[in-house]
Amino acid sequence: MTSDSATIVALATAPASGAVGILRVSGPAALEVGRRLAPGVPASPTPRHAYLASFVDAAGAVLDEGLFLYFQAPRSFTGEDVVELQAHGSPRLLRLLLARALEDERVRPALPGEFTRRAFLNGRIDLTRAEAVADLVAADSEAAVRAAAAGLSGALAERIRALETPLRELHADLEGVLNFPDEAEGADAEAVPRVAELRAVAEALRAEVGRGRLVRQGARVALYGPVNAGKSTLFNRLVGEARALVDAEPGTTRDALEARVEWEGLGVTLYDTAGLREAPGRVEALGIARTRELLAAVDLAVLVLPPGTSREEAASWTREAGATPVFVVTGKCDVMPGAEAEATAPPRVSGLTGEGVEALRTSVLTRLWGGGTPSAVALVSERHADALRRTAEALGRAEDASRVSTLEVLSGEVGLALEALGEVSGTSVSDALLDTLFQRFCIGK
Ligand SMILES: Nc1nc2c(c(=O)[nH]1)N(C=O)[C@@H](CNc1ccc(C(=O)N[C@@H](CCC(=O)O)C(=O)O)cc1)CN2
Repeated sequence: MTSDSATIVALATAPASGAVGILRVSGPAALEVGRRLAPGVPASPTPRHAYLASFVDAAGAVLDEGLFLYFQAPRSFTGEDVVELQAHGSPRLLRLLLARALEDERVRPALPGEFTRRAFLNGRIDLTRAEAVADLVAADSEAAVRAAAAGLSGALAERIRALETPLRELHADLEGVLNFPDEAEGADAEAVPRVAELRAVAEALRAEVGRGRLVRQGARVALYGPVNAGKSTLFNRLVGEARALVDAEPGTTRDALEARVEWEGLGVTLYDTAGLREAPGRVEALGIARTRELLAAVDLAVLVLPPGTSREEAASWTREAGATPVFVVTGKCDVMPGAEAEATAPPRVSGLTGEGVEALRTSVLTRLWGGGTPSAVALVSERHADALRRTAEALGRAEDASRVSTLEVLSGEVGLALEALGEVSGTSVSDALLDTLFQRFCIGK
């Protein structure tokens, strides 16, 4: 779907009772439609002025008294004429207002994300900022809010531009040399350092993808280990509330319990798993399979061992996590005070007394984030990661070509890199990609 001349309308607020509900209209007919609902507003309202107005039905009966806002094209969110009716937050009232707006044949309901899509298509915001709008609405941790806000203010756009502009210049230079080979003196040699430098910039951006995913989706951390090592007490302590069923009998935790916490602003989903071994019953056997699956999927596995576990046993438990990184702690250190105090032994924690729990939290964060407080990262989505991978790969091939191959090949690869990067900024996107992207927006965004 490309931009059309229809005027679109949708509720900008959630379809639930609230203090205020907003009906938003965008397109050429916005002002006329808005004034039919609020006839008291002057024919040429002052842009961005909040008029207190009566909203009326077709017979002129008053439905509500609210605020009327007019943004004149192109100085609006969408770049089109926009009118907002800010009414009292009654879902039924808002549906009446929506239905009235739709009586005009130039008006149709907005598709999911269509306001933001129009903002993009009208050049008000680039694609990274449009995506940041959806990220902000979906953000469920402080770090995710901050990362989306950074994207919204153009942080990623700026970094992409810093790569895209010199890449475009290089491409233009190479094409110029190809078209006028007489002036090609030394062009190959000159291209080598430029390609290498741009490749390094692309790789550096790519390196942030992992952190971006952590911020956006939150980290997943599982506690595992032998039965009765104090996992559930530790889980409860970490979660800060009595969630897991804690019992003196081994094997109480039959399946993974999960809880969402926020550490230093980073969203973390914690899992408390069933013991992997020594489980006699069938329920436990099922739990074991699920535990293995879970361990393969998480970002970090915390292996909780009882005091006195041998080195060999610890190593064999570590192997259970497969490729997932493991952080080993000695649980229930309250049971055997002073035991295993040697420097090589895993850090001691006790869910019961809280000893070592803060240190564990810090270590886990360091393992996940690699030091420093989780902060706003520019790069967030898998889509960005994939486009940047293709950018870096094309530049890698360009770098090889700049040494051994022809200028045509080199320029072709630089062109491919540029195209892949354009999928992030939005300078080269298909309608199909836009459809996919804006489908994850809600209606009215
Ligand atoms: N009531 C209300 N609140 C809202 C929005 C909205 O549309 N309505 N927003 C919507 O999602 C966000 C605010 N975003 C906005 C972004 C740009 C413009 C705007 O008018 N931009 C023009 C003018 C810029 C200027 O003059 O400084 C432009 O970009 O040209 C408005 C809102 C969040 N809060």
